[in-house]
Amino acid sequence: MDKEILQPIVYYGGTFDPIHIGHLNICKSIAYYFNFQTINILPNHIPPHRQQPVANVHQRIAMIELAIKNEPLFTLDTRELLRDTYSYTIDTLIEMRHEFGSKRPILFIIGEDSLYSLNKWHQWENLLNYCHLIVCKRNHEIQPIPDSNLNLWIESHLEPNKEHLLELANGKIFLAPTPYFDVSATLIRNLLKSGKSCDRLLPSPVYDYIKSNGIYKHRVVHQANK
Ligand SMILES: Nc1ncnc2c1ncn2[C@@H]1O[C@H](COP(=O)(O)OP(=O)(O)OP(=O)(O)O)[C@@H](O)[C@H]1O
Ligand SMILES: O=C(O)c1ccc[n+]([C@@H]2O[C@H](COP(=O)([O-])O)[C@@H](O)[C@H]2O)c1
Repeated sequence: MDKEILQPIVYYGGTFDPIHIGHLNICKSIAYYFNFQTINILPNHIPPHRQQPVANVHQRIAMIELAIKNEPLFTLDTRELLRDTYSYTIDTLIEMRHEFGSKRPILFIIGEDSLYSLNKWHQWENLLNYCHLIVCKRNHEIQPIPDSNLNLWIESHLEPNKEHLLELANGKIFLAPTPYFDVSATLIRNLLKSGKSCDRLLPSPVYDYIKSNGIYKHRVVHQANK
């Protein structure tokens, strides 16, 4: 008898300070590659691992809403905003497992830079008990960190076949053949701070919102601590 394949649920977590074209393009290329109809954007509330965002949480959400307004691929999931503690992904995944049961594949999209610093995440070795990680290419310079423990762990969980991946509910890492989108929120914040244009890096309603609310203009912008 054929195995029952359940529709995967796909999440894309981030700080989104602000959401940018790179975020949207990564999701679109993953959706195209896997033929996904929906990707849930999952903004964190209190990032556990980096400088706190410059935009407040309401502004970050408003920018996501503007970015995805006319994009049927995307849905916004605000569940992390309901917790007033650090937004540990493991807590969110445990909650999702309760909601979706143990059999449905849960896919969590991250960039390569996140993968290579995964060992700094809370309970990182347990993450794959709840989801698969779909890893997108980041910029060309990002190299695996020579942390043998993390590298061994990554290698031992790699699944190169997307069909096999979707037969399992969790437990694997898939390196997605996405193009490079050389943009970051740090770059955007720094350009805005120095009064330079970000026309091609942001969806235009997001850019208009940033300008009309004066976000990223006055504060010193720090490089994310990753
Ligand atoms: N251009 C990009 N290409 C591939 N992955 C990306 C890109 N931008 C962000 N990501 C990934 O998306 C997730 C959410 O990213 P985040 O909201 O922190 O954006 P960012 O551009 O990395 O921001 P910052 O510069 O503030 O760190 C992370 O896993 C990150 O690796
Ligand atoms: O759980 C953690 O300890 C943890 C540490 C670093 C990052 N994350 C999550 O990873 C996603 C990408 O994070 P970031 O900082 O690149 O925006 C986002 O959903 C974060 O909440 C989670």
